[in-house]
Amino acid sequence: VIPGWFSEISPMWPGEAHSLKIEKILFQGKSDYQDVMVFQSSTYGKVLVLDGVIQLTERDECAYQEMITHLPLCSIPNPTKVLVIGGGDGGVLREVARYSSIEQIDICEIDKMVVDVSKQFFPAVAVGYEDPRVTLHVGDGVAFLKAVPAGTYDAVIVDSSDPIGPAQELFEKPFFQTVANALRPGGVVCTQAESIWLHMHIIEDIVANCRQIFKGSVNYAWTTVPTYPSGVIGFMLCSTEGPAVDFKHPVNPIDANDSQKSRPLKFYNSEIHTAAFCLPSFAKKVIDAK
Ligand SMILES: NCCCCCc1nc2ccccc2[nH]1
Repeated sequence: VIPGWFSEISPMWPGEAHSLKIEKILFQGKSDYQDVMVFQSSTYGKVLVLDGVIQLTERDECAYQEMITHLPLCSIPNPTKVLVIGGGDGGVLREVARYSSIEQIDICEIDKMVVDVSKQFFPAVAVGYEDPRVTLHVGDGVAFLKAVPAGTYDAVIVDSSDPIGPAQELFEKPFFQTVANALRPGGVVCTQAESIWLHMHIIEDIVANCRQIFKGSVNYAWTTVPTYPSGVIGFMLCSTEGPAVDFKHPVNPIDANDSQKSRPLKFYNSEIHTAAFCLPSFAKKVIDAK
């Protein structure tokens, strides 16, 4: 441990730890589910940490929030009903709210402290909660999805933390089945899907489960987020049987109907959308395996 520095040490990435210089610790608490900390870093703005794992920083959160939201929503013509599982910081809500075609945005976050801390310390992220189309449900995403009528949503976005902790069951097969049931035919899901450098085995299992459950398209995309372990993070993009979805070629350009022209996108664009699905050979071998 280096005084004045935060190091992200975890058994999920043994032998390595990204570190950020701490200017000031702004919040430390313990919710019913996890330790919650916020600190002012020297070079990445404010940082949200759950159980010692970096969840977002002000400097690079745009990459993750924009990609996890626009990869699925630009792949279907007219999203109207969207569900976010996790994502209590509100960043995905901010991005989902850009689509004027959307009428209903539900979010199910298990930890109320994450919501409250985000509103207090990350107002530019939690701004997503201000959209009148948003309804917050505090509770377990699995139970929420089981109670949802079949075929309700055009899109589900699973903005989870990592498999160790409260999000563990969001990486398991039964959860993907409940997501599929809640989606309309040709509906899409996008999940936080770890790092190809660190978690190829987890990704292999997730892809195998998704291939069995989602009979439309199943693709893996990835992007750069400097403050996530190994500097990259991926996404599973799946669609249910029904109207075909080609994730690699967006049909619904975000800029066409962006309701937030005053806050332009910092990261996502249609070229980086297509590029996100290009994988190194060691990952293609596992993910594209027929
Ligand atoms: N080790 C990579 C972690 C990725 C975390 C993504 C993320 N960031 C979040 C912030 C608040 C609530 C849920 C979240 N999920």
